[in-house]
Amino acid sequence: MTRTILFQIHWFLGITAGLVLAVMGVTGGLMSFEPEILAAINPGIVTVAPRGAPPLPAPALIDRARAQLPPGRIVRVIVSRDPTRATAISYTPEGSKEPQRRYLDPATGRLLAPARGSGVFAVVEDLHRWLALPGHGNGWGRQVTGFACLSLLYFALSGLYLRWPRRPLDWRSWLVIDGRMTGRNFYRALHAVVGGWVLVFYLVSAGTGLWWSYGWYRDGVQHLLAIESPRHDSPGKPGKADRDETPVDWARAWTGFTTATGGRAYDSVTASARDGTAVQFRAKLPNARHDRVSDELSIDSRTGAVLSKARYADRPIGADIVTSVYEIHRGAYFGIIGRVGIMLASLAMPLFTVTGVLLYLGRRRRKAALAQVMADAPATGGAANATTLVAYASQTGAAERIARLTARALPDAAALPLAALDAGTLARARCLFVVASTYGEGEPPDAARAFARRMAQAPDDLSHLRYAVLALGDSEYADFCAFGHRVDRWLHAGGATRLYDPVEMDGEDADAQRQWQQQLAGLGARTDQPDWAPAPMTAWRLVERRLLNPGSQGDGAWHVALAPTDPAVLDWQAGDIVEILPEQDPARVDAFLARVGRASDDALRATLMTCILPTEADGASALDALKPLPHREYSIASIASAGQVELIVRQCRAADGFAGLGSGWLTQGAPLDGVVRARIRRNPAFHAPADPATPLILIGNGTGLAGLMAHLRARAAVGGAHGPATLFFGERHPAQDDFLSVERAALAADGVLTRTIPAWSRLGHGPRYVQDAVAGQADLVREAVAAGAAILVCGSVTGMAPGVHAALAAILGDAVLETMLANGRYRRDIY
Ligand SMILES: Cc1cc2nc3c(=O)[nH]c(=O)nc-3n(C[C@H](O)[C@H](O)[C@H](O)COP(=O)(O)O)c2cc1C
Repeated sequence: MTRTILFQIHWFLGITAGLVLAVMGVTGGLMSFEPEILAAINPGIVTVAPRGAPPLPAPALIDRARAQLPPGRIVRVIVSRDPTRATAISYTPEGSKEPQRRYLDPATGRLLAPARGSGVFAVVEDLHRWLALPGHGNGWGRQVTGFACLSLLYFALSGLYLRWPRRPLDWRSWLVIDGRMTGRNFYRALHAVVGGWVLVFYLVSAGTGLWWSYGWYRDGVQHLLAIESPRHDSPGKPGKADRDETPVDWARAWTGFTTATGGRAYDSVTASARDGTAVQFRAKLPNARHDRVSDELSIDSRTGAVLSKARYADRPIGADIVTSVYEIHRGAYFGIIGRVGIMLASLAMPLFTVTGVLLYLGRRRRKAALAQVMADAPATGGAANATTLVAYASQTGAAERIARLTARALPDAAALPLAALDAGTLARARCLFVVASTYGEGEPPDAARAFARRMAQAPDDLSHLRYAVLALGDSEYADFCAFGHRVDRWLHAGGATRLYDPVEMDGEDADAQRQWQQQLAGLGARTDQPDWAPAPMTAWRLVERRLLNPGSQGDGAWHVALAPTDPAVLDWQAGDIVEILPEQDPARVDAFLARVGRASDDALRATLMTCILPTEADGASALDALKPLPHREYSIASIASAGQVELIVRQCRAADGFAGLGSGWLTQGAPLDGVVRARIRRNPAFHAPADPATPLILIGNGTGLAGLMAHLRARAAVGGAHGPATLFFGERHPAQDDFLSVERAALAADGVLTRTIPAWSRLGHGPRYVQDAVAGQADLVREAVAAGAAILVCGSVTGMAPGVHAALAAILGDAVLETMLANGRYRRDIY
């Protein structure tokens, strides 16, 4: 909660004060080295060639200045011991209120040409202090910059809190930007890491910047530092008193100063006419770190008497801080490193404004996508009575969006935040889907932190619960999808049954989104929804279609081959998936048209072939907002070098009695040699270990043989030495359903397939299902795993996958299986 509030204020202030701070930062950065810049661009004016002759005494220089300047009043004089520094004279011409600065040759008193750039710096300073708005220091510009200063303090402190790393002693997390990061992650890393670098500088400049904005702040600081006399010290420019018209006797004042300081040599002396006839002298000590390492005297110019005298050596630390606020503000108090640091930090200010805005826009986009889903969605039922729950842990809305789409796809499901998933709700639920993103360094989103703390305890008995997790994350972070995996392990530890291995979604990975959608379809979710993430499909040609199990007691299983029209797409690995965009069965479309009384509407018929057919509940207007058909996906049985995608497709029946959308299209609807729209989806979760020496245990039933065949074919194609491979395969009857037996025999003869252990459910003897075959080979499985085998499972999610999992857990132990799952040695492609 605290984090959420701090964050909301952080971004709200960011979009309001960010621009002002960017202006203040750049102008402040330019001002940091103003004297050096002016000197560099004004040779012969701000700096002069040394002449060998000693400089004229200050009163003589002032007299010469008066003689050469137009009528006006001299308000400040700066003389330097350095013979190459010109004497600076600030004077207010008659009829004007703005002092101007001119320079004199210190050896001759000759008035030099006006310095270039000082006008620009005057504007820069006005921008920095009050955004150059009307009213100068007394207008509302000052209020705006004061507010921006306060905001900067807030940004620095709240930013530190929000980005506090899990391993605070790890200096890399503070200082290093991971160069591999891209897009939003890169902006975020810049924002957070550079923010860490400049944090101290911002605290210093904002903390001192407030000095000129708020009287209460000055009083408070002085009170804290036990300074009695308030001094409203304005940086650099002559104050209001400087404009007092009383004549000043500079010669007498300077004599008083020289007498009072015993003729001591100073680096430079700044004399300002203040408070009527008093002249304030600031004499910078030799080799001083900054301008305020100085003795300060006030001299009555009428008598030369000392009105006040403060030696630097006697100045207490509190008074030193108050006197040096400006020097602290610009970093000079800390020497050249402080000055350079403040300058760079100030110039970096726009970076935070820009990256902050980019991150804000990204979040808005996600929130808008969520709002769209909320607007489209018929409200799902309340969580109180639903037995299927979809819990989300989301920071910027991506996980929540998918959770709501998930709840909408499933019958009688309700979406709820993970935080609402208390023990009672978990006890009532029968099926749980968790969509969880990861934040910080492998941490939960803010709203799920309390739940994450509860996860420190083992859950109550969850053996009644079936679940699946979609973990959102970003692979540019070291702890990729860590929180989703943590939830998965916690539910599993409570005895809940995993329906699918956690799906990892990298950023906005459309593939993972569709994989999740497809898995839900396998669990009875609505399949008439358009894809949650659109996929660009390319044209493939249907080049082969052959029934693999004529005479089978089950539905027909077909060998289907698709060749791409663009060979560039021939690029996949064993374990990958093909997504195809089906078209409607014309008979189904005709039945629909007849039902809605539009049987002769050929244009509508053509359109409907690629669209979801509205139901009666959708109403007549649904025909005006038709949605495209969703894709269907299949495990690829072939390898890319074969030049075609080969599939094993079971022709199934939809609830309306027509052939299933995808299987019907591939096995009967699409014309042979006709075009099928399709695309490859990488499925790293079912890739084999990279080392071909790894022994493989391949387990599958029915069309699941396709995904397993790809791995065997990949090994055969590579040739050379490879580890043994054992295949457990379950089907109905060997007489009709022993798919691809000829090819498997060839693979066995080549030594690629070491052993096949079948399970025939209608044979009447031997193991009935593939899980029974696995259970019957406990020693083989145990020894293979001990020898480093990886287990790959492909086939139906209901029955086969949980049965095989239970058999493996019984043989290997749950902990071993969990470890294999985590390190990629137990992988499944189940549907
Ligand atoms: C500050 C921040 C830290 C993140 N840290 C991680 C991380 O450690 N691991 C990870 O996999 N993803 C990380 N991510 C990526 C998010 O999990 C990802 O963007 C996700 O899609 C956000 O989903 P949401 O909108 O539901 O919160 C991080 C994102 C942000 C903004």
